[in-house]
Amino acid sequence: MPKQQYCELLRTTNAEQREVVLEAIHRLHGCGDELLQALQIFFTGPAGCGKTYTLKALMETYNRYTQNHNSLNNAYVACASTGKAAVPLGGTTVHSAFRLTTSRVTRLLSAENLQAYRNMFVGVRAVFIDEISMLSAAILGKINYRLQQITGIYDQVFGGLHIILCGDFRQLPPVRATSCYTVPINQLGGPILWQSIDYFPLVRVVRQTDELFSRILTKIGDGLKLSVNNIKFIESRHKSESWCKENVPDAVRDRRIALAVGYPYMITSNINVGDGLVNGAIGVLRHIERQPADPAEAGPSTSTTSPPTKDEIITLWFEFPDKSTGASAKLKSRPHVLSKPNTLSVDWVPVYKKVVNITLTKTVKCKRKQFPCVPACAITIHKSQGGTFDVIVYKYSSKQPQQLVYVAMSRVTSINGLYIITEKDSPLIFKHGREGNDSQTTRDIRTEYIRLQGHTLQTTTKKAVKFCDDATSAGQTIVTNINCQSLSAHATDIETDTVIPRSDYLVLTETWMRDTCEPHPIKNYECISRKNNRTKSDTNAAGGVAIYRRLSSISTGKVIDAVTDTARVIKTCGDLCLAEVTCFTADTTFKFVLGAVYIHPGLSVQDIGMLLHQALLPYVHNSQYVPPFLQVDPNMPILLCGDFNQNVKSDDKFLKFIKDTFNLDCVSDMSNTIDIEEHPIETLKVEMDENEEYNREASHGISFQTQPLSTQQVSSIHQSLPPTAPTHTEVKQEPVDEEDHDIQLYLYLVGTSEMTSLINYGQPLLFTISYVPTLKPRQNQQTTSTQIWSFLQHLQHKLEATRLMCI
Ligand SMILES: Nc1ncnc2c1ncn2[C@@H]1O[C@H](COP(=O)(O)OP(=O)(O)OP(=O)(O)O)[C@@H](O)[C@H]1O
Repeated sequence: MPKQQYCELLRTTNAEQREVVLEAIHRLHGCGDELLQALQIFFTGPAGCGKTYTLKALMETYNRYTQNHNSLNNAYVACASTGKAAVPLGGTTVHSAFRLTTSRVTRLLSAENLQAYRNMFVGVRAVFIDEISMLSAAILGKINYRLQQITGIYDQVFGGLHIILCGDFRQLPPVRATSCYTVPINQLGGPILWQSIDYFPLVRVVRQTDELFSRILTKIGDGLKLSVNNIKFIESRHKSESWCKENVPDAVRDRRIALAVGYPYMITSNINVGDGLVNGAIGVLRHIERQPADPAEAGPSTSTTSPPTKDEIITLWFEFPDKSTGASAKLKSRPHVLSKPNTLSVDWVPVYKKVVNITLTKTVKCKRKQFPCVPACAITIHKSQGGTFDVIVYKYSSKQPQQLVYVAMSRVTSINGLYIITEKDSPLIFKHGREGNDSQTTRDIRTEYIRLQGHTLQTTTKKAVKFCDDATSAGQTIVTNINCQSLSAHATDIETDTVIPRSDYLVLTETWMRDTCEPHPIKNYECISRKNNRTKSDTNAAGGVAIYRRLSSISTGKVIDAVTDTARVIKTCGDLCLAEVTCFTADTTFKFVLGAVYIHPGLSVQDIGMLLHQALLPYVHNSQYVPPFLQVDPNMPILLCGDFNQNVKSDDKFLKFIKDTFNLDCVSDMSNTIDIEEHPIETLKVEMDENEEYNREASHGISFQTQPLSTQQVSSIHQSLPPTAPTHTEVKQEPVDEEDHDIQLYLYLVGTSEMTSLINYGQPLLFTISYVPTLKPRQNQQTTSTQIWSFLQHLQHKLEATRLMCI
């Protein structure tokens, strides 16, 4: 899938669908403990909430985040309990994927097969199984065993692979077997395998936009009684069979097994699962190909008027709505099709007779040769599971199991497309809704869902949301640092993210936003500072930094003009902008300098030093170099965020320099980050010409461009520059005893493991939320500014950490 299509797909997902995709990204590319944990989830939700839709997004995510997506091999194995359910995923049945037989005993794979599997599984990180409700506990156990055998990891369930099980237990159960959440009969180990899996529910139904209808359907699925009005609503869809034949003829089954061109037929066996020719696939019959009967076969003629022998039907040609169905069969038959240009079409798929051996008794065996298809003006409810239809004529019977009723009715996209018929047109009495269903199976399903709720997957998104909400209610200021690689391309991603809009400040790098244009709007934010040293003559605007403030933030932020302007002197290094942020606590204010930095790749520490030095000059303790027109505050806390393009993992020269010169501590946890080189991933870069309109010079409106420095100011700065980077000036502070003050400083740092966002496709690093400290007063005691400062000094003395840098 091209990257732009992938981005569009993710953008169409709703918040909860996206949450699970982001969680997979965290597990693959975050850092910290999650990285080591395989994502093993039961991913569920009511019919039509987009489970299969999200699976497809997840599958592509595994490809993109584990290997170069152009590779021929997928990073996942996709399968489903039935061939029909496997088709939308482009997968196969679990039986064929893992060579499972119906035997109770799971046989070991032969050495040859095992080796073949191991070769196939090179690069496979995840296994997807759809329509899990139709999978038995025994089969799940066999899959577990197979995966352990293939990976050779026996002490972890599913061989330690990521496993995404998807389905809804309110839908159809496995045929003549126990559901996978129940204890398998005759098996040791009990439900441990199933219960080790985390639960991730989707709750929003997408298939039906009518909320009332989808609520009623979920109640039916849960076996709950419906209200009188709800029952009336469903029963109002009753129609007579003759009415349906006349008004929706395509949805009424014609039981005659006749072949008629132009009518739909359903394939009744898995001819080729990989090719989409599966039990349940429906296509329109386009041509019946006959072979003239061989007169020799008719035997000697007994009379001159003997009837002619019948032509034999050799091939049925179908057209499937999905052009990929039967793609390889079409390819194979192409020479034959081209030889009959006026009769056959390359869009049609040939279906041949299939021979089935049937053993009737020990001594009687027979062979049946027939086309594996039946008229498909209607399909069984079992075959409809997983499908979405605009119109449904459903024959209701009060004796049908509740899961069957639920699956049948939940296929349709709107109540207006649902027509319910009854045996002999008897009045519709919707028994399932009137009485509910309190069978043992329904009770077991309800109990299982309650148990599962206690095992809900704690996603990084949930943790980050809680973290932000707690921080906000405690009056803390949240700063999020994002490497956005074109703000115009990703502003919507920022706006629609669950976590990012909770930040007070967005520190953006690689905005690709020229200074000559108006700042790109971000909903609910204002741009308070920005810089891009690229000039009009530069071919692209790569780089660029900006600081945005949430309009509802209780803090204030203003650009530090003079410093931002001094940074312009070193144009070739990168970009830097600063803002002075003032946070208001209950009874005092707290100021700090917030900086956004982007350094071009391949620069030396000296080059970067020049840029930073000029920008941060007023805040350096060694004030002898500070020109008189700049106000000096060597104690001002600084939070510098950005993309420094320095490999700090392999060389600490840069960190040492930044610490010695500016007393800045690096707070990002680099220990678990992944080198992009090791995991080649194409970053989501939107070509600059796509932003042409945005990048063109703005002719009117607000300009945040700062006033250029006067020549005098520039020369003053030049004169003030030290010949070499100044050495670290020791800060002499009196140690302050923490006990004396009892003030807690809340400093939260959330690294890449805590968040990833859409804007971060393929760019797992450099994504940090940093939380600026605020002070919590001791109970019944007012916090004074003296205390705050003495505490900060104490902290600086102790941790030397009031100046922070996030990279
Ligand atoms: N985020 C989305 N944006 C647009 N369409 C969506 C979205 N999510 C789901 N859909 C559409 O809603 C319909 C139902 O989706 P899907 O088949 O994935 O649901 P499901 O939960 O797997 O259903 P079932 O339980 O019946 O198998 C499909 O037509 C799908 O394309």
